[in-house]
Amino acid sequence: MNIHTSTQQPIAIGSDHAGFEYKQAVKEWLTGKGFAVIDFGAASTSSVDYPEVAHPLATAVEKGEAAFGILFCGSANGVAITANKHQHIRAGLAWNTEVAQLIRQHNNANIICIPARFVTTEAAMEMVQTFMDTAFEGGRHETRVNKIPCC
Ligand SMILES: O=C(CO)[C@H](O)[C@H](O)[C@H](O)COP(=O)(O)O
Repeated sequence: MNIHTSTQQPIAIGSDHAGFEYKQAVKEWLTGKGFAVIDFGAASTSSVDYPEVAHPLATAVEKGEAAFGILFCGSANGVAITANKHQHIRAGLAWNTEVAQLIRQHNNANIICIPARFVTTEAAMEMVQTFMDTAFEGGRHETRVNKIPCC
């Protein structure tokens, strides 16, 4: 099943200052398509520490308050490292549509992390669309994903 099958379930989105413009553009694009979007900030391009956004967003996804999450920072590493501290989060870093597809097919990612300083906004939208349209393959990948949790 695809990660998002209903326009009724909100999508969580967030960024630090480096990803702010991208977050705004993707939020507007998703809203224009009729999706409900929960914005976890940043509120501007003023400097903000990425864990302050990534932790609340990851909690919302864990609790089922959002269908999935979209996070931006400069390289996407800060938000991905932070979100992946959460037990039920699989945050995948994507820099093109093929990788965006693979983090769903192979890793059942529930958050996509996009490096705003290294891709265009158009590419970011294409990655999000691909992420939303792609189902987890299960099978051998499910066996591996089930071995991820620790401690
Ligand atoms: O956290 C990051 C990398 O792991 C992000 O790329 C941040 O956006 C980046 O570190 C922000 O850098 P800045 O010099 O404070 O703008």
